[in-house]
Order: sequence, then structure tokens, then C-alpha cells
Amino acid sequence: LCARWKNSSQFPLPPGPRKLPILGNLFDIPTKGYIWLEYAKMCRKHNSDIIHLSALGNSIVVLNSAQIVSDLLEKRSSLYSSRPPTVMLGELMGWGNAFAFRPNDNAWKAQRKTFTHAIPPADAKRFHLKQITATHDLLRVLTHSNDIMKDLHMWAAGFIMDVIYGIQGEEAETFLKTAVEAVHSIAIAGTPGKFLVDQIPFLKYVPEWFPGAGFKRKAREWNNLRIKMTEDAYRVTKERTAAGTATPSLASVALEQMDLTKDIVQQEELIKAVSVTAYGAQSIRKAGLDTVVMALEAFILAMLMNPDVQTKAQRELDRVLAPGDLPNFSLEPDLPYISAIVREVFRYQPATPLGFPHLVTDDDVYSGYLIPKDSIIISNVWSILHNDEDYPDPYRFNPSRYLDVNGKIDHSIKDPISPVFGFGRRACPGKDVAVASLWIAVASILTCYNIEPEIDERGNLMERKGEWHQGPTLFNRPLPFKCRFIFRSKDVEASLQGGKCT
Ligand code: HEM
Repeated sequence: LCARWKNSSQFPLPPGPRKLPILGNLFDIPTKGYIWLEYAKMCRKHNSDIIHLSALGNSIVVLNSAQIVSDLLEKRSSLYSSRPPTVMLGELMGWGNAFAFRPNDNAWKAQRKTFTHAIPPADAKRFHLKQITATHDLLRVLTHSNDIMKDLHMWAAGFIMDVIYGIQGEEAETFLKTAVEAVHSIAIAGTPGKFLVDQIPFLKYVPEWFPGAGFKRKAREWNNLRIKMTEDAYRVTKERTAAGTATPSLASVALEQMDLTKDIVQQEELIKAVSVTAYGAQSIRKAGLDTVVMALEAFILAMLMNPDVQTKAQRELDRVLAPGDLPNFSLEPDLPYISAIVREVFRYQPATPLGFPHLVTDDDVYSGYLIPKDSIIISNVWSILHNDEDYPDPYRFNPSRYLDVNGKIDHSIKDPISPVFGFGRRACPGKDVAVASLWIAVASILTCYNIEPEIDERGNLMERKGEWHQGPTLFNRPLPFKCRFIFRSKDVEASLQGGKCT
């Protein structure tokens, strides 16, 4: 059934909405509401978990089930692991060399290898100390926060700056300004349909002075930001690594691992590209849309909306921790309900509900359908995580679904974390860092605080509303909300304020 065929043109395309001449399905592509739900609806309408659309000559295939995603993106990963080209972002703004955007070529392989050597998935512990320090900073930020979303974003940007370049605290702020602006520019340029040049590539040859060519000026400015972001922080880490004063980071570890018998300039260019991609890739495509932050926001909102879950988690923490103590990673086996909350946060409102587009590099045949070469492949992660066979009552936030009768993690329930981080050779290489960061943040916040609704001017508790952004975005993020973080005990407040935790 799943065989590939040499002569593929005899096979029909997967089902999908009727196509108009030239425009194809341009007007069927969802741009309103929750677009992952719209794609799921389209699949139901055509009674198929694989559908085909086209728009202005681009072929798009939507995959709506775990089985099909696994059959294609995992089992045929060599064919399905490229990326669609982006003219504005990749060519004009210069991000085309960053490995998250690169096609499946040797430069992508070399950069990804450098990343996984510096942050090996099997050695996630290397960053535990940084994660604990960052979490304690986060706890202090939350105590005084008037704007949680902004503060969380700045905190996460600072934490990633530390993981990638080893630059911390006030010093990081100088670099963060450029980084935040550069990420903002990626966000705008990466929004599908934002720049016409992505649909009509020859527009890239129009000179900057030409009426309507404002995008070229923007691209030049944004390219300068990219260069500044790439060079400045790297230079500092390089100097410190040479002097032996660098704190371990992706860039410092990669610099130490350089092969001095080979081309140094080439290796340095590689490290720069990997570092800047790693910084940008986890906070990509729209200002403030930072994947770790989105997961944290989803967690905070889930606690606000489900006080019973919060109480149950705090009971578990109080059983395991001495008064005034804060959690550390060694307690993970004793805190299964906290791990279950982390799983449910990723499942219930995944930050990347449509994954990140892949590109298929050759004609393929699946279930009797032709998947044409150069099709953009969209995986509906939302559908995978909301099917009621794997997750009964999927629209309920219920961490207990992952626990067995003894209250331990039940490994027969599918772990929802994996699909959220992508598939096959492109799967997110920062997954272990990201999951560990969320775990320690969840455990620490719930040890320290009760998350409660904000109080209005009249002193009444504000209504708890769980609302999420809609529209043509690939990312899933709550609408701004307010809440209060109330210390749960004097002991823990004293530990935090007295600087007992570093
Ligand atoms: C909750 C946090 C995160 C989520 C949900 C997330 C999700 C994703 C997804 C869905 C992809 C695309 C996978 C695919 O194409 O199939 C991706 C790629 C990537 N992520 Fe993450 N990510 C997170 C955190 C991070 C962190 C902390 C880092 C860096 C330390 C990172 C670095 C990258 C890189 C470099 C890529 C590009 C990989 C490639 O194209 O080969 N991510 N991420």
C-alpha cells in the first residue's frame, strides 16, 4: 500500500477542494479562525486524512493523522526533509544560510551536526544549572510582573542568550535589543503571504528606488540587523573562550571542539550560523512569539482555568519538598503529576499546531495518491493531539490521563511531546532543552505561587477567560491575559527574596 512507484504520473492527487484555473485553491486556503481546525474540517469534508491544495502553482499537501505523518515524514524522511524556499526571508534578508530554513543539503547537515555536538540530546544535563538559575530569575520576575507576557518574553530571550552564547544578566541586554528586533523582522517576513515577492520571485530583481519596492529597502535594513545579531554576541563568546573565561554555551562548546588542522574561517562561519539559527529558530516568525514562552503562557493559563489541577500538583510538591525548598531535576521521578502537566500543556494547546512546513524533494506515491515533487507538506499536529482514540475527551485539560493506577506515568499512553517538536530529520534539536526548561519552570512556579485571577478596580476577581489568537498564523498563543502570583508560604518567599536560591 505504501510503496513508491517509478512512474508516478498515473496516480491521482489526494482529494481536496476543486481547483480554479491558475489560482488553484488560493481562496480555499484558510486565513481566518484557527487554521489548524479549518484544515481538519477540510479533511473531514473530503473524508481523507491526506488532502491536496494548490495556490499560484505551489502544491500543498496536508497530513491529518499520526499514522500518515509517521509513514511519510518519519519513515520516508530522506524524501520529506527539505524546506520550502523563501525569497524575502531566505534570499533578500540573508537568513537562507540559517539551517532551520535551509534545504536538505550538505550545509544544513553540517550545521545540524555542529548543533547536536554542542547540545547533545543525550546530555541535556549540561544545561540544568543554567535552567535552574534562569527559573529562579523567572520566579523573581513573576512576583512583581505587571505584564506577564512581556516579562516572560524578555526572560526567555535572556535565557536563550545564555544557552547559546553564555552571556547573562545586564550584559545580555545590549545584545537582546538587536536580537529582539531581528526576531521581529523574521516574524514579519515569515508570515505566509506577507510579501508578494514570495509568490512572484522575479520581483526580487526590481531596484530599491522603484515605486512599490519598499520591501527591498526593508530587506536591506533587516539584513543589517541579521548581520549585527550574528557577529556581536559571537565575538564576545569567542574572546572569552580564547581567554578561558567563557561560561559553557552552544557557541563556546563548538569553538572548543574546532579542528585546528582544518579551515578555521569556514568552521567559524559554521558556528556563527548555527548559533544565530538556534537563537532565532526558537523564537521565530512573529514578535514575542517565542515557543518556550508560548508553552509557559499556555501552562499559566491552564492553571488559571483549572484550579483543581493546580491544587493537586501542589499537594504532590508539598509531599516531596521540605518547606522553603525549591525543586531540582533529581526529583523528577518523584513528581509524576508535574511531568503529566507538562505533557498535557504541550498536547492541549500545542505552540506549533501545524508543525513547520517540510518540502518533498521527489515525486512519491502514498495510498495510491501522487505526492508531487516540491509539494509543501503541512502536518496537522493539532489533529494528532486531539483525536479521541489516543486522548479520550481531548478538549479537557486532564493531566491524569497520563498516570496509571499507582499515580506513575503510564507509558502505554502516547507521549504527546514528540509531535509538537516536529518530525524525521528536521525534528527540533532543542527539544530536550525546551522540555527540561518547561518542567523545572512548572514545578518551581507551582511550589512558589498560587496562580489566581487578577482583581478589578472594584476589588472583584476578574473572569477567567481562556482565549487564543486566531488568523493566518502558524503559531498558537493565548490572547493577553492577567493573573496574580501569590506566594504560597513565608518560607519560600524568604528563600527567593533572601537570595538563598541562586
Ligand atoms: C517549546 C519549545 C519549542 C518548540 C515547540 C519547538 C518546535 C519546533 C518545531 C515544530 C520545529 C520544526 C520541526 C520540523 O520541521 O519538523 C523546530 C525546529 C527547530 N528548533 Fe525548535 N522548538 C522549541 C524550542 C527550541 C529551542 C529551545 C531551540 C534551541 C536551543 C530550538 C531550535 C530549533 C532549531 C535549530 C530548529 C530547526 C531544525 C532544522 O530545520 O533542522 N527549538 N522546533
